[in-house]
Amino acid sequence: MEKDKYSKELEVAVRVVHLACALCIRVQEGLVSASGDHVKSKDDDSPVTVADWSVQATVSWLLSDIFGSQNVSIVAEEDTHAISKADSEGFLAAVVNTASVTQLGAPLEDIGYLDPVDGTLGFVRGDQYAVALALIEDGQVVLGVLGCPNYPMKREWLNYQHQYSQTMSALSLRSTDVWEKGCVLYARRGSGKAWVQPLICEDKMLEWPNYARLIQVSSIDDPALATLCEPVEKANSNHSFTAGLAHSVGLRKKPLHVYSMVKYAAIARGDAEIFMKFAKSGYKEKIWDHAAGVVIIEEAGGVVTDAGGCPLDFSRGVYLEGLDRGIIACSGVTLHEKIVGAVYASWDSSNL
Ligand SMILES: Nc1ncnc2c1ncn2[C@@H]1O[C@H](COP(=O)(O)OS(=O)(=O)O)[C@@H](OP(=O)(O)O)[C@H]1O
Ligand SMILES: [Mg+2]
Ligand SMILES: [Mg+2]
Ligand SMILES: [Mg+2]
Repeated sequence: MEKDKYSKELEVAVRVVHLACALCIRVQEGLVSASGDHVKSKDDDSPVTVADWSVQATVSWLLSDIFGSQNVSIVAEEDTHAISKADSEGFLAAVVNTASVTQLGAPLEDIGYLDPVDGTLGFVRGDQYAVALALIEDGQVVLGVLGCPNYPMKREWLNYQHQYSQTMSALSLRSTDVWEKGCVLYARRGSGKAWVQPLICEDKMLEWPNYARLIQVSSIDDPALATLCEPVEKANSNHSFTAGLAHSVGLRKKPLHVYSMVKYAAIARGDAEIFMKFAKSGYKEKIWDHAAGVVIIEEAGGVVTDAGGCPLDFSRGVYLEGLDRGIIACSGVTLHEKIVGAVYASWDSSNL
C-alpha cells in the first residue's frame, strides 16, 4: 500500500475512538449506580447497553459528518429493531442524552466495521471491554483502531482481572495521570508499525499523535514462558479444549480470562503471547469482533489465522465465512506452528 494512503482516515478513526471511549467511561461509571434501564437483553440473551447504542450512533454520525454520508459505509453490530420497541422508550432517551453530549474533521470509501462495545458483558460487570473500528478494502483489513478504556499503559492489570474496578481503587490507580487509565491501539496495513496511545482527555485531542508509542509483540517463543489469554465465558470458547492444547504444547502458566478484543491488544502490546477462541460448532464469528485486532497484531509482528493455519477471510460480509474451527493468534510463528500442530493432533479425539 502506498505510504500515506489512509493516513487521514486513520487519524480521524483514532480521534473518534478516543471520543467513543470517553463516552463509554461515563456510562460504565454510571452503570454501577443506575437502574436496570441502561442494560437490555437481545434476542440471543446477550446484553446491550446505552453505551453500545450511543457509541454506534455517535461514531456513525461523526464519520458521515466528516467524510460525507455518500462516502461512508458503516457496518455495525447493533441493529435498530431492539431500540424501536415500545418498551424501550426510557432506553432510547438515555441513548439520545448520552450520544448528544459528544462531538469532531477527510474521505472514507470502502467499508468501516464497528463494534461499539466489544465485550459488553465485561462492560456491564465493570471489567475489560473495547471499542473497535476497522476499515476493510477489497476484503482486506487496511486500518484497525482498538480503544481499551480499562487497559492502562502499564501492564499490571493483567494480574488483576475480574476485579478491575476494585483493583484500580486498591492500587490507588484512579489518578488523573493519563498513563494509568486506558489506551487506544492502532495500525495501518503494510506499515510494519502498530501504535499505542494513552486515552487522551478531550482537551489534549489536538496534540494527537504526540503521545503515541510503537508497540511490538513479545519475543518469547518458549511455550513454558508463554501466556495464553482466552474469553471469559465458556459459552464463547471451549476452555477444556484449549487447556488440552496448552498442556500438549508445554504451556505452564495459568491462562488469563479476559473479556473482549483487549486479548488482541494484550498480544500486540507484548503482554501475552497466545490468544485462542474455539466457539461452539455452528456459531459464526463476526467480522467486527476481530478485524481491528487482527491488523494491529499483524503489524506489531504477530500471526493470526484460523485453526487450520489459514488467514481469516474478511471478504465475505459480516461473518468470517469458511473459518476452520477456531482462531489462533500468536506473537510469533514458532508458537503458532506448535498450536496449529496440536489442534491437528487432538481435534479428532476432542468430540468438538
Ligand atoms: N455463542 C458465542 N460463541 C462465541 N462468541 C460469541 C457467542 N455469542 C456472542 N459472541 C461474541 O463474542 C464476543 C465476545 O467475545 P469475548 O472473547 O470477549 O468473550 S468473553 O466475553 O470474554 O467470554 C461478543 O461481542 P460483543 O457482543 O460485542 O460483546 C459476541 O459478538
Ligand atoms: Mg463484539
Ligand atoms: Mg459489541
Ligand atoms: Mg453484542
